[in-house]
Amino acid sequence: MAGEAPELNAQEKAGKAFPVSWDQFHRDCRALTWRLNEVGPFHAVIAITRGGLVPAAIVARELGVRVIDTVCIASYDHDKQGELQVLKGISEQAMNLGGGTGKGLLIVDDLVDTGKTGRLVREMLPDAHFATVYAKPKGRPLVDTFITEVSQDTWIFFPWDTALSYHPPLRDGAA
Ligand SMILES: O=P(O)(O)OC[C@H]1O[C@H](OP(=O)(O)OP(=O)(O)O)[C@H](O)[C@@H]1O
Ligand code: HPA
Ligand SMILES: [Mg+2]
Repeated sequence: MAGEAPELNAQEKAGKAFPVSWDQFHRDCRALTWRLNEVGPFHAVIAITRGGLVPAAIVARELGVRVIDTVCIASYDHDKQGELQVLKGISEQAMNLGGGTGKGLLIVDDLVDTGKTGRLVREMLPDAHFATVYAKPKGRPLVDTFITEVSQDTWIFFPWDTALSYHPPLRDGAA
């Protein structure tokens, strides 16, 4: 409507961005694996797609796990969260490997933010170990192992969502 201020997205409201490069992400996934190696062994890795696919591949490679399943959940349209939608559940084969409760299974996601996605998967696999690369305070209590905590008002930009681009010099008004 004319005269109304445009709605700000999460990053604009907070002004805090945490861009992560491929190198940094790979290093953080390896650091996560060092910690998980103390907890395993795991029968299988369950990736929460799509964001969990990349860390799941790296972690599974480092841990020598070759059984990988997905639980496909969508909730964010860019930075706005809507209803959680389970597009695909955990396979019967992976469920059986975890004795029906997830024991010995490793759930991997790129991050927890509000914790809604993680909570839903934990309900499906209450005895599984849940690992994320990054965690925000609201979601942190749901995660068993993570590497880096960022504040709730920070937006993490993953390398698969970003591209190198020109950045104007500070004196020309760049933030
Ligand atoms: O803790 P929450 O507030 O639930 O947010 C965390 C979830 O949000 C993102 O997934 P998204 O729903 O954007 O789907 P994507 O992985 O396909 O990008 C991210 O990959 C986590 O799975
Ligand atoms: O900070 C974030 N970055 C990218 N995707 C997300 N999904 C929830 N929070 C985030
Ligand atoms: Mg996700």
